[in-house]
Parts: sequence; structure tokens; C-alpha cells
Amino acid sequence: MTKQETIQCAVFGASGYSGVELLWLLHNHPNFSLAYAFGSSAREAEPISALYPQLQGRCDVLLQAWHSDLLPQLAQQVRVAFLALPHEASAELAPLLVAQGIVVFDLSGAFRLKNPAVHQEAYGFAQPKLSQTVPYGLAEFSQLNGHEPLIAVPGCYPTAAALAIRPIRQLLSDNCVPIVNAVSGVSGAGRKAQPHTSFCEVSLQAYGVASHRHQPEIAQAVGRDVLFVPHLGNFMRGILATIYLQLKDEVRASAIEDSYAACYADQPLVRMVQKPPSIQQVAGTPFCDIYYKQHQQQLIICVAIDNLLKGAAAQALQLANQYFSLPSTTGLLQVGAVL
Ligand SMILES: NC(=O)C1=CN([C@@H]2O[C@H](COP(=O)(O)OP(=O)(O)OC[C@H]3O[C@@H](n4cnc5c(N)ncnc54)[C@H](OP(=O)(O)O)[C@@H]3O)[C@@H](O)[C@H]2O)C=CC1
Ligand SMILES: CC(=O)N[C@@H](CCC(=O)OP(=O)(O)O)C(=O)O
Repeated sequence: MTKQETIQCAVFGASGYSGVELLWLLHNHPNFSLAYAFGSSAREAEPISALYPQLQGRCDVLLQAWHSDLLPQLAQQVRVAFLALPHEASAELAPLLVAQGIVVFDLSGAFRLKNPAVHQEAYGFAQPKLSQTVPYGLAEFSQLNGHEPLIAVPGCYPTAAALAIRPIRQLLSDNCVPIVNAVSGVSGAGRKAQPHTSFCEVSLQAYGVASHRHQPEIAQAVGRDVLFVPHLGNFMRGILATIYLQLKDEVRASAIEDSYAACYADQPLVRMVQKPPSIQQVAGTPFCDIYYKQHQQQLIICVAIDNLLKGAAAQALQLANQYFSLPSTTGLLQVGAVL
């Protein structure tokens, strides 16, 4: 692909945390060009560096307010839109963009769950009905062919949990209900100020116990029921999950190793590591680091990702690379993060 064939893109929600990480990745990408960066309709137009001063002198993209009367102009100029919006806003906007022939990578949860009743229960609003099925883009397991109009980018916790569990799911005992205990940094809650994510209020605490919307998403992604407990920690970015599983009686260490190798030997953004990963080693990177230890018929997996990158922006771009038949790591390894 030559520079002239650069693919024009728009980022919606570019003033938010995952949106600005996408903006920065696209700004540095050799095959994508950022034509538009939108905030909500309440925004005044200003350079993105007015919100994120670390970008001053490095990226002077204009952040603009989004209004639906821009839709025809957008359809003329962009091929791809990335939506880093609240779930309801994505649910409303994605079908409009798709109708204009724009390919949509949606970072929200609006289109991830296959069962509309489960979606209604988890999100509290009805999933829009579409004429086509929406692929769930867990990047290492998806095979986008460049014809899908809309792709659902997985959630942050489900990315970590599913990448850890999926390769070995055929080794689990029939009655195993994986236990997923995960801690996230506060950027997972987005940029909008809220008391429970303010610096003075965050220490380390479980939330959404047995009721978080990512429980059904993880269950869907791994093909069995799970128990999921998220925790909020007092650090900026990253997710660390510890997962407990019951193996079938006859499973040997070599079967576990072979199963991970079969899935990830050719996947450069998943790293099998020899000691439990830290948040620090993945923060600001597009990697997912996985460690496991077998204890008799129990398996313990420790997995770490950056919630804003592998759990959001970098995974979306990895999928866009795949969509346009580019190597999966294009534009992801040398760039670094904004926050
Ligand atoms: N943070 C994370 O770790 C992850 C987030 N996600 C998902 O990505 C999406 C964005 O999350 P995050 O970046 O954290 O959110 P932020 O709260 O940081 O940003 C939200 C963005 O959406 C814009 N926005 C809000 N309402 C509207 C609307 N009605 N129309 C148009 N734009 C609107 C905001 O604009 P303005 O600034 O003008 O208000 C802002 O740019 C969510 O769906 C989230 O679930 C997915 C994986 C991980
Ligand atoms: C720490 C924190 O609040 N995390 C968010 C999850 C991150 C997110 O935005 O959700 P998606 O991955 O589904 O898009 C939460 O628990 O709601």
C-alpha cells in the first residue's frame, strides 16, 4: 500500500481517554490518516493539545463538535470511523454511519453481546437491530475479511480474560466455572469526573460483584459461565486479572503449553511470560502478557493488559490492520501512549 492509498478515518469520542489514544495511534500510522476528530456536540473546536498538552508540538489535530448534519460530508471523505463513545451514543450513531458506507469499529459495548435479552439486562437499553451480524473482534481469534460493515471491539476486562482462557477451554472440566478476579486502573472509568474515581476516593475495592456487564461478555467469549469480580485500584492504567480454573483429570502440562502455543505462537501481541506479569510491563503497550501455573488439577492464570490500548484503542487498530490485510502490529509497536 502506497502513501497515496492512505485510508481516511474519523475518531468519535476523541476527547476521551480511549479516543485520544486512538487519535495518537492513527496520527502515527503509516496507512491510516486522521481526517476528523470529534468530541460531543457540546465542544468548542480547539486543537487536541488544548486538552492533552503532552501532544503540543507533536499532534495539532483539531477536535471538533459532532453534529449529525456533518454526516454527508463525512461519507464523502472517510472510509473508517472508530467510535470511542458511551454505549447508547454508539448504538445510535453506528447504524447511521454504516448506512453511509463507512466501516465502523465500535469500542463500546453496544454490539458485543449476541443475545438481545442479555444485552438489555446488562446495558439497560435495547440493542439496535441490524440486518447483518456484527463480528466480535477479539483480535487474535477474529478473521476479518474487509467486507464487514461494523465490528464490535471487545471490552477491556473481557479481552484479558478471553485471551487467557480461550486457548485452554477444551482442557477444562465439564463443571468448571472459571473465577476471574481483576483489578483495573481508574482510566477504565473514562475521563468524565465522578466521585468514585476521584484521587482521594480510590484505594482498592471490588465493585459490580456478580453483576458487572462484562460477566456475560466474558461468558460469551469463552463459551461457558464464569464468575467475575472487578476491582478498582489507585493507579492510572492497566488491568491485572488472576483466573482460577479446574482442569479435566487427565490434563498434563504439555497439553496446556501446546494449547497456548497453537493459538499464540504466531501472534506477536500476546506474550507468554515465565513469571507473573505486572501492570508496569504492559502499561502504554499493545501487549497481553499471560503466565500460568498448574497445581494438581487446578490452573491459575495471571494476565495483564493496558486497558486503553490492548483493551481498547490498540485492539481496535489491530482489527483495522487485519481488515485491510496489513500486518497486525503495524503502527502499534513504536508509538507509545498519550496518558
Ligand atoms: N476507558 C477504557 O479503559 C475503555 C473504554 N472502552 C469504551 O470506550 C468508550 C469510551 O470510553 P472512554 O474513553 O473511557 O470514555 P471517556 O468518558 O473518556 O470519553 C467519552 C467520549 O465520548 C464523547 N461523548 C460523550 N457523549 C457523547 C455523545 N452523546 N455524542 C458524541 N460524543 C459523545 C465525549 O465527548 P466530550 O469530551 O465532548 O464530552 C468523549 O470524547 C466507552 O464505550 C467505553 O465503554 C472500552 C474499553 C476500555
Ligand atoms: C475501572 C472501570 O470503571 N472500568 C469500566 C470498564 C471499562 C470500560 O469502559 O468498559 P468497556 O470495556 O465495556 O467498554 C467499568 O467497570 O465499567
